[in-house]
Amino acid sequence: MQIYKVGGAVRDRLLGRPVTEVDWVVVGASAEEMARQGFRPVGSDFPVFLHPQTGEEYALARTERKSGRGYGGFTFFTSPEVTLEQDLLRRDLTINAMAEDEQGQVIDPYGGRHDLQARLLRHVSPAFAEDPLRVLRVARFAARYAGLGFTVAAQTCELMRGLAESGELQALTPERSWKEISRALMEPHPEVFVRTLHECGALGDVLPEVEALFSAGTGQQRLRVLEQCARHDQPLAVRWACLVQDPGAIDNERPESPTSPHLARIDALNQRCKPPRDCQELASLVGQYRVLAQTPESLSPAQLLALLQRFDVYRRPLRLEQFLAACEMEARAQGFASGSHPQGDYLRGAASVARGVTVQPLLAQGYKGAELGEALSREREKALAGYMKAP
Ligand SMILES: Nc1ccn([C@@H]2O[C@H](COP(=O)(O)OP(=O)(O)OP(=O)(O)O)[C@@H](O)[C@H]2O)c(=O)n1
Ligand SMILES: [Mg+2]
Repeated sequence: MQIYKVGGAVRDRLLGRPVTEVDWVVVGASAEEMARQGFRPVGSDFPVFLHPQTGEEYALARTERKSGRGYGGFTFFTSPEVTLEQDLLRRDLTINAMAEDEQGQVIDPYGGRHDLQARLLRHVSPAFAEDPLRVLRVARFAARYAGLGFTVAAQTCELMRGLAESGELQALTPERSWKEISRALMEPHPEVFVRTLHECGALGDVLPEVEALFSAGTGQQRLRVLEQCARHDQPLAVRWACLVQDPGAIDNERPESPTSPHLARIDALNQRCKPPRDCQELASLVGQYRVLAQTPESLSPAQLLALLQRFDVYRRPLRLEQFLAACEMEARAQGFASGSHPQGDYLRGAASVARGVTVQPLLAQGYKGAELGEALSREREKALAGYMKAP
């Protein structure tokens, strides 16, 4: 059997980027032989094994044939006769379809090195269409390497458009899509992920509520917000919360109304993509309170307290910080370049005043149960009233 390094490790070494994870392909071996050598199979019908010591993935050289719609519709054909070239041919991009042998010799039958030089994300063959997730992968690689000057080849974009038009993308599960979306949002150019999907006609399948913004004329604004998020190293929850907003749709009269179409959109995106809870919550909070948080001085002490309670600033201080970060990214994308965010500082100050009110003196006065809660709220409100009056 021969073993080659493949995929990202070869690509990133040639790009001079750090290699974090190595994938291997094994030619000329059977599953039985792998087991005899101590490799552990990852699943019964998936020709991938884990190395007994390193835990790295070793896949038998294979060709894939699609047997149906969606991710379940795969059959793998592996045999000791499948060649390295056949295996590389069914991979997604030419820059991912290179192998390296034990001597460090690069095997590059489909022009991967040329495309690395030309900064092109180009599909290897029509077999690209066998896995619709690759549409998202290409956009993610575009987001990762945009800073190096990479773009999607025109024919690849057409192939992605065709896949979208065929309806294949709708068969992707939320779990697989979210994995790509979340990784793409954390790349150096998350806006390129969204723009690439939009330009290739696939955004309507992946994030239809975001695609709709492009028809409404506010799509570019979303791209600018994502750009700011990356520039300021924001965490995933902030990036997701910013992606799903639509300031154009906010009902300025009743921004916090839970029935607003703006919040319905955000809910729809949360349900479609099923991100982790903190992402979902932050997206909703930003949708609900961003407008209110622009003028916190106009709130009464009771309203200010209600806002802080809603954020649970006592137990979840990070959530208010992430909310304020999202508001700041939004402001920056609109051209307000202020490094300090006065409303943010005001709310932070209010949160620390509310947190400063402790329960011990009330316990000492004999308050218990519901009465204790009410007394605590009164004290906090009083403290906030003092804070608001302070010069
Ligand atoms: N849907 C997919 C997933 C993976 N691959 C192939 O399998 C390799 C390894 O996949 P993966 O580790 O997911 O991607 P990498 O290219 O290694 O990139 P990353 O740096 O994100 O790990 C890819 O390079 C590509 O050749 C593919 O063709 N189609
Ligand atoms: Mg990899």
